[in-house]
Amino acid sequence: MASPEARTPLMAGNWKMNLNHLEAIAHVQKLAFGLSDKDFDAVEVAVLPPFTDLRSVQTLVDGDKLKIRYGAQDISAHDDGAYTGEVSGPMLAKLNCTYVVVGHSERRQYHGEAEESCNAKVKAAYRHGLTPILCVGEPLDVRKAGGHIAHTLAQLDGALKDVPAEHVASIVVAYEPVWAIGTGEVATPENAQEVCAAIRGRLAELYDRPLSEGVRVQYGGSVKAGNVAAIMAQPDVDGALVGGAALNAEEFVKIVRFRDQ
Ligand SMILES: O=C(CO)COP(=O)(O)O
Repeated sequence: MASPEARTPLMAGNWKMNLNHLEAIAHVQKLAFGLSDKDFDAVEVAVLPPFTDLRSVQTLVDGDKLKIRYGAQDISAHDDGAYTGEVSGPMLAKLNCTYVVVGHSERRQYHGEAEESCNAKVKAAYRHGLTPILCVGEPLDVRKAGGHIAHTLAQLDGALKDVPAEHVASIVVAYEPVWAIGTGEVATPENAQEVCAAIRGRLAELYDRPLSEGVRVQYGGSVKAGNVAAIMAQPDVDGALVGGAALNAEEFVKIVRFRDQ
């Protein structure tokens, strides 16, 4: 059975709608300059830029043989066709993306994405060899009413409906409580651990324990260099999905080096 030590931490920077393709190149160059082989041995590092940056990031990563991985912030549920404005799995796969975010709370909030759409997007990602970073997490009113675990697990169940174990074995689940996103209000390490452990427990119920022990569960929501170490010290937290703090290369390097903070 995979132990927590066997799960390589994943530090992923979700840039949201920030940094154009020229800024993206400068930013990834700074990350590459700031990080060493030792960092990449200990931690997997990924950036999740806007779609328009991906080709530039790919060219830089390939050309300089960087160990930084990259991915997209969304994926169409469809593989091609008349879906104006969408970007397909085959397009992302062609750009050698490793990851794709599915079900970020901002997509749920502003684009009405719910379980069915997240489920279709998870399946679309796997059809094309992309690893979903599936985001789940409760809004403030649900947390205040004590329903955070039920809410988060229902999102997990919905997104994984009919997704086979061979796929889910590689998924990344990001617990991102909505009240902690971009608010500066970080969940306590205990809050993060409680829900990340519940997610792992549900994966064991839906699939099996060895699978659940191998899946990486990230925490996201106001992560910065100053709070990342305490969150990463929790046994069921295997990385962070970082928004605002990932836009500053020096800060993100420090987050990757959470063991030194
Ligand atoms: O939404 C997030 C990452 O996906 C978190 O954003 P912040 O780190 O800015 O709170």
